[in-house]
Amino acid sequence: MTSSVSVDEHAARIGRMLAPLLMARASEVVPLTDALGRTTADDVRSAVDLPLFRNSQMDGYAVRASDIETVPIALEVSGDVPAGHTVPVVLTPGTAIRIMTGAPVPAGADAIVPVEDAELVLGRDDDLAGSIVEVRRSRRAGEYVRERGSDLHRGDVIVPLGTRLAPRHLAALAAAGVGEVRVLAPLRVGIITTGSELVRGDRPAQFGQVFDANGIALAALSEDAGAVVGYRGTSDDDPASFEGVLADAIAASDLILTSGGISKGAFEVVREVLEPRGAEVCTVAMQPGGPQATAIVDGVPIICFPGNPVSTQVSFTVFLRGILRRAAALPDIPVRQVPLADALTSVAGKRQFLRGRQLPDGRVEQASGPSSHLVAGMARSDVLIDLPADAEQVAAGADVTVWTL
Ligand SMILES: Nc1nc2c(c(=O)[nH]1)N[C@H]1C(S)=C(S)[C@@H](COP(=O)(O)OP(=O)(O)OC[C@H]3O[C@@H](n4cnc5c(N)ncnc54)[C@H](O)[C@@H]3O)O[C@H]1N2
Ligand code: MOO
Repeated sequence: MTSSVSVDEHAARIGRMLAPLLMARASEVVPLTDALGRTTADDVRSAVDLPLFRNSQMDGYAVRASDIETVPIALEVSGDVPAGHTVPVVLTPGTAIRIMTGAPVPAGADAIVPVEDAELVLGRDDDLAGSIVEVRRSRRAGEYVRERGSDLHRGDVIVPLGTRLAPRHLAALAAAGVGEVRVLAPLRVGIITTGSELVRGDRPAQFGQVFDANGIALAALSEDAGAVVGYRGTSDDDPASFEGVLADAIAASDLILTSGGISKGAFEVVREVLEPRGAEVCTVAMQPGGPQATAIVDGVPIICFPGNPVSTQVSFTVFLRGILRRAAALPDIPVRQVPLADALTSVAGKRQFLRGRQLPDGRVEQASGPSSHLVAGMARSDVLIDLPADAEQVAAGADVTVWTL
């Protein structure tokens, strides 16, 4: 018996079904070079202070601020600290030490005079022995000195648990000497398209056949939402064919999506195979996307979308995109209220997800007809216009809810 449910009820059912999967995620350790876009499975703490040592912010001269309170003043250059100098240096009071950006500040020095405020009045840049620098501007203690630990202390969290690693996170981890991180295993989505009319492989379509649009759509939608495609296959309308493809998908997936074969016709293979295994088949009060089902087989959740290509894409967007994005720590794509450019009519009784296009002035217009086979029309759209079930007429200028595609 097929039940009728609202969009929110079906969304909640899918949320409940996937909750255990999202709670018990496996993790793995990967080198930083493979960590871009992965989600941290732990707080990553620092084993060091950052900066690692007190260092200069400028190319110039390390001095004691108290020695340059009156300027100009001539100071003997008593040493040189290039970046990468690994031997600690001590400043003799009343002298200056030439220093480069990032080099360790000598003990006893507390300020850096940038080269722009200093001139070698005796000696040469390439041979500092016996040279004298004239300092022309005073600096306070601490100026241009980058203190050890001023960015991060040992033990601090560099990147918290649940962070999707972006280039800036990798930079901070690398700076702290972290070479590998524990990340969540990505969700592996198995995708099964069904239908004897689907062209298999790279062949021309005979009369009555169609090219498979949903396989690539569901794969791309899943990857876009931060998951990986663990399996992709196609079954014809023979239950034995679907059983075989399903077994392969179960072995390679954390979650399976199917398209087609769930409405009321004679050859509804998904329904035929999954209903005896406890699938919940329902009609969601929405258009497109009415026929839907969920099942769990051998512990693997299966979400069944209707086969019409627009229905498949709309169903994924409405029911699964947010869940997968959250699982991958990607930001939510919130729905927005946008004014309608032209008046619309809608079918009362079902929530409508019309294909829309945003105009440069911020309004939205319908981009294609409402039928769920208009796959190219969907490609011309960039939003779904979400009209409530009771709407029959929506006036131009009225605010409507839109989902960004
Ligand atoms: N008597 C009824 N007929 C239909 C109903 C109904 O309530 N009563 N619902 C209609 C609605 S709404 C939809 S949506 C479809 C859903 O049916 P299925 O999920 O069983 O999908 P199929 O019948 O397998 O295919 C529908 C349509 O989509 C094309 N298709 C399927 N897979 C792909 C693919 N991978 N790539 C491209 N196109 C695909 C298929 O050829 C059909 O044209 O049922 C309505 N009928
Ligand atoms: O639900 Mo069907 O997706 O309206 O065409």
